[in-house]
Amino acid sequence: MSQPAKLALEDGTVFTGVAFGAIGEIDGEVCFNTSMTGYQEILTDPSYRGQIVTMTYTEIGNYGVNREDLESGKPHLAGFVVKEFAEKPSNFRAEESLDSYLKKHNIVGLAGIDTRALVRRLRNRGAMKGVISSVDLNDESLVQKAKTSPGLVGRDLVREVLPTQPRDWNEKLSSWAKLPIEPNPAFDDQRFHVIALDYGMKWNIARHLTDEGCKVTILPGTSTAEEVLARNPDGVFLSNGPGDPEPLHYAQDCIRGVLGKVPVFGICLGHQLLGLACGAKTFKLKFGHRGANQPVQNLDTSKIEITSQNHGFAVEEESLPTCLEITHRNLNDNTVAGLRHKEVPAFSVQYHPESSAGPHDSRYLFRQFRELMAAAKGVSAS
Ligand SMILES: NC(=O)CC[C@H](N)C(=O)O
Repeated sequence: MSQPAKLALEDGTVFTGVAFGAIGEIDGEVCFNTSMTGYQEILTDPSYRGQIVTMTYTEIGNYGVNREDLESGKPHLAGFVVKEFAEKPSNFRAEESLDSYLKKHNIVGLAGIDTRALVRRLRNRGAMKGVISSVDLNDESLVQKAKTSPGLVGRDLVREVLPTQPRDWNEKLSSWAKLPIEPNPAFDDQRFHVIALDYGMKWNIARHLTDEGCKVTILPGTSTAEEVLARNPDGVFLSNGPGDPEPLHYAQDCIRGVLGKVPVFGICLGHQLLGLACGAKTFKLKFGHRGANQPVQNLDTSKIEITSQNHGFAVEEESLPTCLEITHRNLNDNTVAGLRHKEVPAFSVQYHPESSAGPHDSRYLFRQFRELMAAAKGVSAS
């Protein structure tokens, strides 16, 4: 028997559908993702902490859930909204249904609403705060809850997802997937020791770094520059992560402390933090970039990359200090999609070269990091 559930937005709009996943109530920032597949990677990407994610693709859950496609130990988003969810998965990799996975992890879902109408509203008015509930079905009360919910801006959500202990990472792309994957001539030499500052890192990033011949040590994103440098790294990686980058002063201080001492590479939140650490500002995009089909231009080569993205904030071009230059642009709205430091070895991208899910066009950036570390160390990269 399907149970009714509702989504209320802070502008007073209410959508009525059916509950799936856990029964309950949750608030968050309502956003949308245009990927046609990859819902497991989206659910378990810690960057979605505090968000209610709507999938624009119409049928979700059809290939079920498996252990390989997880990007962290559990789902982190607040709630999940779909048009139609497949109750019975049909795929040889499926280990359980999406519904049972969400129930197990207490993630509230809503299905059967007009997701096109919701997405149009978010595109026109911008990302909004909202509440999904299958326990309170009173429109007025839900809209009130949406209005008074905390939202994302100014909050430190990284502390809710980061690891508390350092750990070593050894898994490569090739040792992870049972399916044949695109050949990537991996290095086995562990020539470079990378400290990955984890603000809510997706696992596929660590696999890519390992494939590039890096010995990867993951440290909590709250680590200080002294703690990082005491481990004698050849490079420091800044991970993706949830929420507003601006209040994360501890991370910006740490980055300032390692810049110029070792090469630095940042992805998504890591890119925003590198910008902030160098004196740039960040701002909230109207409705964000989330999907596996975002075009980016590499300004060095003029080549277009189709990229995987998930961000609601961006580095403000007008605020860039002279020490930073733009290397990539998002072609949908011309926002900054990549940065390079002009004086010290450091670069970053606003998108996800590890894809997962998504196209592999930007994988070369991991090799670029290896080359930067080789040059700084005075050894060969090949
Ligand atoms: N994927 C990420 O690292 C997201 C970065 C940041 N939380 C944003 O929304 O812009």
